[in-house]
Amino acid sequence: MIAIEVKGVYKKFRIYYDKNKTLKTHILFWKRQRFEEFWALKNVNFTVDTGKTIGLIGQNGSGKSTLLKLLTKIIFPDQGKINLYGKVSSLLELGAGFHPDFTGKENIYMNASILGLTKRQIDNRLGEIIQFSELEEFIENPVRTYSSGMYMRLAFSIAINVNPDILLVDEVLAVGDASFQKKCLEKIKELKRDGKTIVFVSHDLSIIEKLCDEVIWVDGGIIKERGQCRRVIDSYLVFLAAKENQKMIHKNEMTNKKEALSSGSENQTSDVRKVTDSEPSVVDRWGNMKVLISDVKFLDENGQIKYVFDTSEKCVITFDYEVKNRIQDIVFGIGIYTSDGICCYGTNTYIERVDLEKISLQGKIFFEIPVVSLIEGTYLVDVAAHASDGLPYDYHSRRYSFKVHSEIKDVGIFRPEHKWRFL
Ligand SMILES: Nc1ncnc2c1ncn2[C@@H]1O[C@H](COP(=O)(O)OP(=O)(O)OP(=O)(O)O)[C@@H](O)[C@H]1O
Repeated sequence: MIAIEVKGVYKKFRIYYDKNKTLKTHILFWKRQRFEEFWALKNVNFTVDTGKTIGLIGQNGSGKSTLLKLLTKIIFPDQGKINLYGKVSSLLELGAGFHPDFTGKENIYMNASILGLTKRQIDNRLGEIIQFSELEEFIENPVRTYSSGMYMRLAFSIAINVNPDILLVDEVLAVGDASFQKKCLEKIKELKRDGKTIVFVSHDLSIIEKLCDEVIWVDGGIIKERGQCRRVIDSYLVFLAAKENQKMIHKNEMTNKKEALSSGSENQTSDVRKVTDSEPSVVDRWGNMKVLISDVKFLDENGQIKYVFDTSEKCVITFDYEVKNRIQDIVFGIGIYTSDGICCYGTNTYIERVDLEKISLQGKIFFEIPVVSLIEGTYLVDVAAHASDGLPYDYHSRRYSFKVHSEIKDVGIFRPEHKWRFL
């Protein structure tokens, strides 16, 4: 049996310009109010079977809340139809209908009657609603005296205790303290076990996976994918990683471009960044430029540029070098740091006794890490050329970054290869 039917739904919003017009211009040119129409949802079609829990995922602004508001009938589609079969309760805009001067108890009666309960039904459930909200002591106080968490708890308690057939939940678990969140989640699971139909919006993909039978991924107002949780969440994560990768490619390209420009000007202005014993280092790049480093990139196992890696993937840091003045004493080094500056790893060709005697005056260096083995996070990288006594030729300090994603949310800095064994 179908509980929710969404057929060819389109929703547009108007984005107004000139909102800060003066009263005079507003009166004179009121007809010329400028706005742009924007389709928040475009031809959305899906059904949800009775008793199923569906998760809605997608990036900020993709249209999830709009879809949920349409289902709740807070707003209406510009085209298309939405049919809901059963009593609906929604956990979005929690407490929107509360009157600040009414007590918690009065608001329970008011809110629950809006949600379709008779006075007698509310009488019967009052104790349960108050108990669930944990607001026994405060229930006779006006809700304007409540903290936002208390307000939310009362609203959640009412919405969840009206015995809906269809429950619409929008990121509500993000508010409230951890123990209340857990309790809400348990209650939602209980409703699920009771055969209620639930649509659940959240950015917390692990909750979505635990709670939902299926996932709908919304992107740019359309349904990008629907299906089994793991599969859709995986495609969504791959999509996010690719997007992030693009952003990082752009960012790193900009750094490299700046680099090329400044190295160029360096030559013309004869060692403006030259570091002498008495001169302090310059921001994030310093050295006497007798060896130049440029075009620092991160590559995947296929040699493709990549800046977002899975912790189990191969990562290659590569850069070009150019030796000026035929210097012999050259050391190349790499340092990897967490975003808050903790050194995860640092090495160089001198301490590793890498023979550089036969390297050409110009070339490319590849620093290959077969398995990233770092925990999830953003990492900053130092790349340097210096003499064996440490005299810097070209030191690039934390100029480059890459990200690591990991399914496992372990803590620390790096993940040593390991196994759990039980006897
Ligand atoms: N009342 C409105 N007027 C104008 N634009 C709106 C309105 N409501 C939503 N939008 C726009 O519609 C798009 C979809 O918004 P929506 O709130 O549905 O996204 P979302 O997927 O729920 O995002 P988030 O994860 O950030 O909550 C956004 O670009 C948003 O700015």
